[in-house]
Amino acid sequence: MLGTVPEAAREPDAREEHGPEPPAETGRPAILRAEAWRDMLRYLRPQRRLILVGGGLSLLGGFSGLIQPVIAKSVVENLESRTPVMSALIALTALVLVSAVVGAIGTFILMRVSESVVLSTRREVIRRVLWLRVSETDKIPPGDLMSRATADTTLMRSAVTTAIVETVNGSVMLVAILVLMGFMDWVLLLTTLAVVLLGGVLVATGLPQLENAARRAQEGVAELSTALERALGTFRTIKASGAEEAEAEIAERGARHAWQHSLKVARLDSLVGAFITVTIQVAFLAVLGVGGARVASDAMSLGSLIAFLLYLFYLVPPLGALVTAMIRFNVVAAAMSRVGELLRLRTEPYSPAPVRPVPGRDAAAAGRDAPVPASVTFEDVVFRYPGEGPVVHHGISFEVPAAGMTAFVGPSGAGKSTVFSLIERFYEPQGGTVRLDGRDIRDLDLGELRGAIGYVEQDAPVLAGTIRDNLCIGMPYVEEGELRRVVGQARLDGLVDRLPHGLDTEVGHRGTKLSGGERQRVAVARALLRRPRLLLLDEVTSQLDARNENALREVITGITAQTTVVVVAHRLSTVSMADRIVVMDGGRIRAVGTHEELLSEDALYRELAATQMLLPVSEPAATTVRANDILGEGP
Ligand SMILES: Nc1ncnc2c1ncn2[C@@H]1O[C@H](COP(=O)(O)OP(=O)(O)OP(=O)(O)O)[C@@H](O)[C@H]1O
Repeated sequence: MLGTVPEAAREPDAREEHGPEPPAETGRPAILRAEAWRDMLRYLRPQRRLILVGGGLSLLGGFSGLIQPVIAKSVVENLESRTPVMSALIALTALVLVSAVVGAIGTFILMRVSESVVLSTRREVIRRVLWLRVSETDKIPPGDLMSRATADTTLMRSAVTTAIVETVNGSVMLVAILVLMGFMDWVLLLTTLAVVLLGGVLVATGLPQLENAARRAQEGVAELSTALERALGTFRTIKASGAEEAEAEIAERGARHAWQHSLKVARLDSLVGAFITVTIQVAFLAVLGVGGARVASDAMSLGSLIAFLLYLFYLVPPLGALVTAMIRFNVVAAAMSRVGELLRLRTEPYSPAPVRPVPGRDAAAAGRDAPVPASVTFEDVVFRYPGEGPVVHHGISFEVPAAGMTAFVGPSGAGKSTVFSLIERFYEPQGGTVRLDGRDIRDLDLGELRGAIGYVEQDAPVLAGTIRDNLCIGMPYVEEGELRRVVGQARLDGLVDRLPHGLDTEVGHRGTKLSGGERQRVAVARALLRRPRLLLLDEVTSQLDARNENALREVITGITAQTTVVVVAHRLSTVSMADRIVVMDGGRIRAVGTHEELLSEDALYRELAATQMLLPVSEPAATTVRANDILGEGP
């Protein structure tokens, strides 16, 4: 039986209530925005120890490099005073080696941390995506979701190495070098600072544009993957319609947008690189002029000027690193905001749990528990899909008693399939109550609710993988005998015997290697394997031939003692055998009764039965009223 959800678990948390937020358009570079740092630190916090170790080592490598000009200075001075320089040269060589090795270890640790950040973000994204509410999947197309989960998280890789560590290391090194330069000669330091600060201000003005371009480039990638996902999802239709060129155009548009904006990033990136070089060259000339004059006036030694100039060129890596870090930070911030939008999409109101046997489902499937049929009640249910669409259910009420078979019929768009979506809680009604066994389904644990239900969608989706994979989705423990039983029940045994690898035969992307009818039977077998208490079948016989439809009808009739079966169907042969038929029209319940009662009492049902909507297979409309004939032997 179904358990009750604790109150806390029913309420979606505040974060879930918010849809995607628009990107921050403050005009300030991300590196100056508190929320960008907060986001960044949230991803980095779990790795803080390794970041400290790796960052510390690369800083150490950098510092040991800083001593090199001091030793170089003493080498020059020793040469001037004709003192031996061998020991200073050995010290210099050792220092170069140590700083290279320590720096390399630090870099490796940081890269490892970067990969871990990407992995943990992807895991979070995967968990979020698979637990999304069905309604949320309408907001971001699947291709875009995939692009955020892959391309954007890949960009976040540079969050650690370039964006954080290089900002910190670059700043520390910069300060250290400036201090050392100050010790050498403060006049030259002021000259250098004046030039470098001017350059820094100019670079900072271009950063917001860069972030914007980076975000647009990622959106272009998302556009491309959405277009490809759309084309590959309907591949045969695209081919049959000769629409390859048109679809290629749409996908290329995304690729071109990504290219355009990536070029903008590259342009800004290379401008900044050239700008740093020019800044240092200008600083070099200024220092050479001012320094030369100071050496000539004996205000400083030639060795100090050479060492100062060396330090000036030592400024290039930390300055470059700082600017690259600022650029990366902005690119990463753009990626993080896209991933953040995905992570803010609302998930279903129960905590994501790892794959686990569902009580009452896997146990039942293993044959230990016979299912107890469930009843369903709709009380004044009002529903409209999110967005601008019309009301789909106008306060509908009906009862599906436990056991037996109930069929829903009605014109296309009447709201029949939506009844199933509400029972499964894919969507929440805006008014009224849906009950299972008399209990409001909002009070039930979602996992257990769905565990009690077997659901076959209208287009009977089959996933890439083997037939066995398809049957056992979400059921880690299935006995072979149980599997064989449902394969026989769904009339799949003939197919499985014919296939080269039986149940382990690959069915291709979305089951393209199977016929439409075979896909329907796989979907039915999958639902039966769960030994559901309630079986929802949406148009499962539409693609079956008369023989297989007849067999499936027998199976359905056979299980109605232990499972409540609810079908949506247009074929008379499927619905007329139902214990009760609910006629829907325009989002309202029009009539409820048996086939015979409805034939005599409801005009719409009579009309449906007489037209192609409820045609018995291979029989003319005029004979459709002879339901018992059809039920008995099949067409
Ligand atoms: N995800 C959705 N978002 C917005 N509107 C939807 C969505 N799914 C269905 N609708 C609309 O809701 C209405 C009822 O759809 P539903 O699928 O329940 O009808 P149906 O009676 O099962 O039709 P059919 O017999 O053709 O399958 C239709 O007008 C449809 O356009």
